[in-house]
Amino acid sequence: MDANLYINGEWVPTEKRITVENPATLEAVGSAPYAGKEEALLAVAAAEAALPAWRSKTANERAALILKWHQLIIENKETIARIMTLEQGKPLQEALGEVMYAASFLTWYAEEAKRVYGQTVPASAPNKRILVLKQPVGVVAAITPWNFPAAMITRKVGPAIAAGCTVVIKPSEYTPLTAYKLAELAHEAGIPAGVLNVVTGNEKEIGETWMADERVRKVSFTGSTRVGKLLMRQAADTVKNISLELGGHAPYIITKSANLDLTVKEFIAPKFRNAGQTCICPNRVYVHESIRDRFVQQLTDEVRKLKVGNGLEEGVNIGPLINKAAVEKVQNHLQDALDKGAKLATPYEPISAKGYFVPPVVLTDVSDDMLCMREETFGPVVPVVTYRTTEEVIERANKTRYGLAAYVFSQDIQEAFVISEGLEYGIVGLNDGLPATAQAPFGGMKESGIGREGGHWGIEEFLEVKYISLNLG
Ligand SMILES: NC(=O)c1ccc[n+]([C@@H]2O[C@H](COP(=O)([O-])OP(=O)(O)OC[C@H]3O[C@@H](n4cnc5c(N)ncnc54)[C@H](O)[C@@H]3O)[C@@H](O)[C@H]2O)c1
Ligand SMILES: O=C[C@H](O)CS(=O)(=O)O
Repeated sequence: MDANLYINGEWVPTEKRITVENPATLEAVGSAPYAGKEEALLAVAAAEAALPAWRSKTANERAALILKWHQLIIENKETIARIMTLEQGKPLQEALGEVMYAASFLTWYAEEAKRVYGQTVPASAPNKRILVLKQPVGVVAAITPWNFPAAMITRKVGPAIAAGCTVVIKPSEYTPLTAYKLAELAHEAGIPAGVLNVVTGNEKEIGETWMADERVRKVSFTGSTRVGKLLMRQAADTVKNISLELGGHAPYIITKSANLDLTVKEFIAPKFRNAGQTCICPNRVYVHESIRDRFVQQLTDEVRKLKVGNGLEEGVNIGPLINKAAVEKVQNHLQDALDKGAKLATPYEPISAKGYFVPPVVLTDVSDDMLCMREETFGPVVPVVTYRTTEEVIERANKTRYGLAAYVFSQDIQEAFVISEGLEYGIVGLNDGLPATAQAPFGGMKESGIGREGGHWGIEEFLEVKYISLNLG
């Protein structure tokens, strides 16, 4: 598949191209445009020109077009999933799951568009009225990562266009083809020219162009904490409204009252989906010392069953990592842990295939000073440590600059609540390994981000509050 830029409802070719590589085979699967400042400005101009007509449509009119886009995504789900597996690596069934998850943000926000309510507030003077309106923030820049190439786009674009904003999107250069396929379907759905524009290429140049542009009133970013901080600094010069969904380092806390079968079952999906490259992946496990041996036994039994390979093959649970740097980072975390005394509870059997594969690994005898206990690994490595008291585990889980997701497994309601309340995280999965869903608030505390996506919170991020003070004379 070869894509072109999508600007103002047209497909715009560029001379320079990006070769898109399959991380499972290292073969080219297609190409995408490599654009820079000039095209980034054209996209903003298109979004600005489309804004007055789009925000003037009724919520019902916008909703109808978003629902049409949703319908076309569902009709094309197998095609999109295949493109995703080819360029990103995740197993095909998982890719299909992501397409459905991505689509769910469109139905949710098509409905939510109709519930952008203002308020009236009782005034202090008899001749005055206080009216509060919600209005679209304007042109939005959406910058998204490679790990969820479809859902991270619709989770932003769904609420943005439902609110009446227009968008310029820069997906990751590792996974541009999924993004351009979504744009093609938005076009087919009749979303007007300029409402949604997609540009790929020189990430730094495109980013700087949009961040410096006064016409862009909002930036919604999902990606690393490093780039999030950079964008936040750049946003300051034009005082842009900013939402950041950044890195995580999720603790998975297993108390002595936990149902171990449920705990292990719920652990496998979030830890190993996308080969461990999910922002809310459990990154470190704290198990109560009294049940540690039983937990490790049950966990390793399950991990041994996981099959690593090309995501297009039947029965594969874990695909490749996205690139060589990702493999090196995971191996570095692993080596650091082994050098500091960690032990392999499952054998480390390197995969002979050509792609960026890393086998799943469980580590015991882990200590809090190891890299994997301090930073996001973004790979299929499971470090397991023990704890004794509730206060201790809360303190250790919170001792990080991150605060995206945390998990608590407990059947003791009091203990479960004390831990959940004490955790400095935006999302707590309480006996639940998969908390993300379109209607719930998703986002982090501390250096994991600012703002929330999902639910009614997600659309608020694209709305301005306007207060009208009416004097009746
Ligand atoms: N909190 C969340 O909801 C969430 C969701 C998914 C991923 N993530 C995080 O994303 C990270 C992995 O994604 P990644 O490697 O693609 O992150 P990244 O920060 O490298 O890239 C994210 C996006 O930013 C762009 N980018 C990079 N440098 C830029 C610059 N100087 N100016 C403008 N744009 C720039 C990239 O091209 C990409 O489109 C992980 O840390 C993960 O935890 C967070
Ligand atoms: O990588 C992070 C995501 O936000 C994925 S999900 O929303 O948890 O599925």
